[in-house]
Amino acid sequence: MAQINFGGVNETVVTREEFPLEKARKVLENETIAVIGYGVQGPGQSLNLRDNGFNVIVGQREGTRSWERAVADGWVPGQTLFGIEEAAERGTIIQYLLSDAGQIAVWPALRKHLTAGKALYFSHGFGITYKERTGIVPPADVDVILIAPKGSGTSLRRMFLEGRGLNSSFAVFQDATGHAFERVVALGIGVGSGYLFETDFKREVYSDLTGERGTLMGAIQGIFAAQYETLRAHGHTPSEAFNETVEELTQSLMPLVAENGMDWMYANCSTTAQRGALDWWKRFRDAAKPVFEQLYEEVATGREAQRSIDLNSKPDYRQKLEEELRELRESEMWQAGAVVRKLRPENN
Ligand SMILES: NC(=O)c1ccc[n+]([C@@H]2O[C@H](COP(=O)([O-])OP(=O)(O)OC[C@H]3O[C@@H](n4cnc5c(N)ncnc54)[C@H](O)[C@@H]3O)[C@@H](O)[C@H]2O)c1
Ligand SMILES: CC(C)(O)[C@@H](O)C(=O)O
Ligand SMILES: [Mg+2]
Ligand SMILES: [Mg+2]
Repeated sequence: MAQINFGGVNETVVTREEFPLEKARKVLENETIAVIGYGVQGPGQSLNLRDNGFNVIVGQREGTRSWERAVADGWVPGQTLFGIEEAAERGTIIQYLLSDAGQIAVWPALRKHLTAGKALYFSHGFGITYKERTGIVPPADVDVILIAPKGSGTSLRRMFLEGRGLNSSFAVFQDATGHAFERVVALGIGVGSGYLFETDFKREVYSDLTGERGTLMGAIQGIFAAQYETLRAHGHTPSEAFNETVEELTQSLMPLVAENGMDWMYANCSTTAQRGALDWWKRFRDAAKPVFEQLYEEVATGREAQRSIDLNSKPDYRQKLEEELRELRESEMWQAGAVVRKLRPENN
C-alpha cells in the first residue's frame, strides 16, 4: 500500500500498479460474487465485474422492472440471475446493494445465508454504523467489507466503458477469515476503481451523507436557486439567469476546475472576475458554514439516517420521490435549462 501525501497529510492508498487486475482475478478465482440489488450501483458493479472476468451472479426480486433490466443486460434467469435469497445462498461474497432502507427489510432473510467464511460487502457504511437503527449485525464468522465508489453507479459503468476508472474508498469492518483485506481490494479493482482510498465504515457514511446533502447535490441546488431567483427578481431573462448560474459552470468552468484546480480556473478568467471571486468566496463560505455544522450534527447523531430510513421505508416512497423530482424538473430554472441544453451547438 502506498502512503500518499494529500496537502500535508499522509494517507493509505492502494493502486492498480501494486494490485493489478490479474492479481484480483487470482484472489477471487474460487469465489462466487452475488450482487444483490439491481438499482444504480448493482448494474454498474456487476457488469464491470463480469466484463473483468469474475464469476458474478445477480440477485433481484422477480417481476420487478429491475429484474427485466437485468435480463436485458444479459443476466440469465436460473444461470446468472436469481431471486435474492437464492443468489445469497449461492454467493461466497454477497454484495449488499439494495437501497439502504431495503437492506433493513431484507436483512432477516439475507442473514440466514451468511455462513462461516463468506464475505458481506457494502457500498456504504450506513447499515453497520447505524446498527441500532438498522438492526444489521453480521455474524462474527464472516468478513465485513466495503467498497464505496465515489460517484454514481452510472458514472462507474460509463467510465469503465471509456477505459477510465472511478476511485473508491475501501474499509474492513470485520476480518473473520484473515483474507478480508485481499478480498476487498480485489473487489475494488474488479468493480472498476482506479485507486482505493482507505477509510472506515463510520467515516465513510458521515462524509458521504454530508457530501451528498452538501456541495455535491443539496447545497449546489440551493445556491443555484438563490442566484437564479435573484437574477430573475431583478428583471433578467430565464436564459440569461440559467446561463450565468448553471450552464457556464457545467460546460466551461467546472471542467477547468476538474483539470487543474480552482486557482487555475480563476486564472483563466478575466482579472475582473478573479477580483470579484477572490473578494466574495469567503463571504459565501461564512454564510454556509453554520448550515454545514448543523448538517454534520444531524448526520453524527443519526437523525439524518433515521429520516432516510423512515421516509424510504414507506410503501409509496418511490411515488413521493418522483413527485419531488418532478417539481424540480418543472421549476422555471430547470425548464429553462432543458431549452438551453438543446441549444448547445453540438446538439444541432
Ligand atoms: N446510487 C449510487 O450511485 C450509489 C453510490 C455509492 C454508494 N451507493 C450505495 O450503494 C447501495 C445501493 O444503492 P443504489 O442507489 O444502487 O440502490 P437503489 O435505491 O437503486 O436500490 C437498489 C435495489 O434495491 C431494491 N429494493 C429496495 N427496497 C427493497 C426491498 N424492501 N426488498 C427488496 N429489494 C428492495 C430495488 O428494487 C433496487 O433494485 C446503497 O448502500 C447506497 O447508499 C449508491
Ligand atoms: C453518488 C453519491 C451521491 O455519491 C452516492 O453517495 C449516493 O448515495 O448515491
Ligand atoms: Mg450516498
Ligand atoms: Mg457518495
